[in-house]
Amino acid sequence: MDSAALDLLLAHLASLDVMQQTTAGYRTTEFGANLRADAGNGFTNMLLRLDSAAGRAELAFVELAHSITTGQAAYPRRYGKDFWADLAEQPRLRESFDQQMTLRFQHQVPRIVAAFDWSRFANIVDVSGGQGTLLAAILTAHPEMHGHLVDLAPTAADASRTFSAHGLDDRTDVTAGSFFDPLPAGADAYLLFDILHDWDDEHAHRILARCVAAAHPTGRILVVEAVGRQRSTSEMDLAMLVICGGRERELDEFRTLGLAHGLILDTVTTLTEERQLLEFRLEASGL
Ligand SMILES: C[S@@+](CC[C@H](N)C(=O)[O-])C[C@H]1O[C@@H](n2cnc3c(N)ncnc32)[C@H](O)[C@@H]1O
Repeated sequence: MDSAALDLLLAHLASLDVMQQTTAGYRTTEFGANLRADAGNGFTNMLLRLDSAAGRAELAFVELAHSITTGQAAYPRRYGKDFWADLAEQPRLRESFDQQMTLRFQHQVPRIVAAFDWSRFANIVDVSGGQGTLLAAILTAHPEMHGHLVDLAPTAADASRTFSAHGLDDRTDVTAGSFFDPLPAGADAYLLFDILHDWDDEHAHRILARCVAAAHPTGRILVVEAVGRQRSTSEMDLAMLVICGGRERELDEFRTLGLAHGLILDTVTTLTEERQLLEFRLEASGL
């Protein structure tokens, strides 16, 4: 460690209110304490490490101009492959991404479960449900429900472990697979939680088409997102574009996406300050 260089850094961090100078040296401010390894919020382990999925993705912002001039993701330009292909090739990245996803809403899960009447659905498919934390909480709150989680293989294996740990093996199925392939058929609801914003319209249509093809005729498609201009932040809007080529869509854009598949937007439920649930029904069902 070069002490003069470290001093420059600490002085700069003090100017940003991350550190505070004391007679003995420097200490973290209340704000800066969020960045400490022992803060328990995953910042240091997952978001600030440049070798984590989030840290690596942040570096794609170096190619921001590419995204702004083309409307395409910057990630492939920086790394030669898209975000998901990169995660598939590097298990450590995949692992850090899945953990980040679980950590990001762990404190909000009880509110998400309480804010919507999930018990209306005897069978629900969580399409790309990550490590299964949310589905496990929904099923625990509603013992009459059955859940089926689909996600890519390593993540699906984690979800199986989550369900076993919650004693939910009897009421869950897990499929390792892609939402670009046929989904488990006949369920009452298909949940897409923070999925469509990862994708451009062409891919979002392909995902919705798979949900509609699989759903029971009276089934519902439940899209949870940070709806653009209502719940999303400008930072997340840009991140979705730069990292995945996706975006936070506005309500009318979701309505239009759905209509192309005969989906009618029925209700919008606020789950948290950041997320809304858009419930679509199939036009053909008439219900
Ligand atoms: C933003 S995360 C959201 C995960 C979860 N729904 C949640 O809210 O925590 C996106 C998810 O999409 C999954 N995913 C990406 N490409 C996929 C594909 N082709 N088929 C199925 N899942 C995919 C990822 O593995 C990841 O779990």
